[in-house]
Amino acid sequence: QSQNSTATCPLDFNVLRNLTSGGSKRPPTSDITQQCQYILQGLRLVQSHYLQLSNSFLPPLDSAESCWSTYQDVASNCNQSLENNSPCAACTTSLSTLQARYLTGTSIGNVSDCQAYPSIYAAAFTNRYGPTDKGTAKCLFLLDFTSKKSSKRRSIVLILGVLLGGGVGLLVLIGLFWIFHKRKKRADKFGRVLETELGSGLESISQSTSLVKYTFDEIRKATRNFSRDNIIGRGGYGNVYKGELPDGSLVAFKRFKNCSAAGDSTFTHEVEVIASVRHVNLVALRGYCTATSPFEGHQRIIPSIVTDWAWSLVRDGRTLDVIEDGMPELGSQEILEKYVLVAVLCSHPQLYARPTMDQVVKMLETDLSIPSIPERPIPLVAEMGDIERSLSNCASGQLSSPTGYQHFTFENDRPSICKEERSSSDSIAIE
Ligand SMILES: Nc1ncnc2c1ncn2[C@@H]1O[C@H](COP(=O)(O)OP(=O)(O)OP(=O)(O)O)[C@@H](O)[C@H]1O
Repeated sequence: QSQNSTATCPLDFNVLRNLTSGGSKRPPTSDITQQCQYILQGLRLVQSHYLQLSNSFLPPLDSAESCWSTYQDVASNCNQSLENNSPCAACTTSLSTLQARYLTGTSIGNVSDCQAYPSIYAAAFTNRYGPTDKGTAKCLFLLDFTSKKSSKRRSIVLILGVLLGGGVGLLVLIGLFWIFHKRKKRADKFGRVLETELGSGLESISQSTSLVKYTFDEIRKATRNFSRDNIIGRGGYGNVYKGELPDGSLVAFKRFKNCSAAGDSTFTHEVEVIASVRHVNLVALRGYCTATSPFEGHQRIIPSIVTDWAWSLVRDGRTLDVIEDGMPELGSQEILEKYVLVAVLCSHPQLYARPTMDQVVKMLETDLSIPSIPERPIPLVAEMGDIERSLSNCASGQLSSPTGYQHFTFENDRPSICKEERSSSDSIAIE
């Protein structure tokens, strides 16, 4: 250039400008060696471009022939996108081999030395994308015009991924929290609303009686979570559990099975009637409980004082003491005793062992002897032997239950237990 200072420079430096216009990583200005290398490689790239256009650069004359033939070999390695590491490595390895084999002379120290020729040539002619391709520039001239952008893209992708993942995670968390909150609210509301509804129906009773409104949890605690061991009786509508309240009083909790909120008005009426009747010989209601448990469904429970005074009097041979003083004369002492005994039999803890109304009428209207009163506590789970004994007695029209019923003899009349299918299990829970 010093010789022809007025001549136009044949090299097109715009190719470098174009490559750097996107904002590329540049070497730090303090590192002179790296900067020189950067400039040198940049010149080589421009030179390569010139060679591509003009078909001329100044190869050493004595090496031109061998260079040419060997360049043919590297064509396959360098004629592809060199952006990725693997094809770039294949290409540069071929060039190094070539250099080591043929370009062994000492460097003359300028930018167009033989050392650079393989890269310049490979970029200009061997590589189909040419020296202006970012991948080629990076691989053959170590000029990384892509790094900043791609690393920027990588960071953007990373940030987007983190944001997206975090967003999805947050959404899932919010969704789970929402579902949990809704379920809890529903469960709370469910129990509360039904208690409130029924509570309003019973307000009139509460004013005239001293009925206590128990919570389901209080009763659950008193009956040890409705333990089997606490069952003291079974009726058509459900079990009766004995339980102890915090004040130490013993209470019988009648728990209705299979009830729904729909029947609550009838129930309210029943409670109202029973609660309003007060008599020394009548079991007094302590209160009531209605609630809907999310797991156990709708609940209706009536607590009353545990009582077995009639049974105790009969067992002690004081049957007539059960009858209140001043009751109108109903008949002879024998007849009165019969009434009491039948009444006590009707309050047998087991539903199956209570006489039917037919049997009650026969006992009251004929000379049939009344079965003996059973001992307490009465097992609620009948053993197979007991059932078999009962079934064999059924043949003769006698009822023999594990509870001590004897001589229950009626013509053409078999107690309901006789009609039940015999179970294959060793013990049968009678519901
Ligand atoms: N307050 C109580 N004290 C002692 N035992 C009781 C009490 N309440 C019920 N029992 C016992 O539980 C048994 C069943 O009582 P329940 O009131 O369920 O009988 P039921 O009136 O025949 O039943 P249902 O009304 O469901 O047809 C009674 O026969 C009795 O042995």
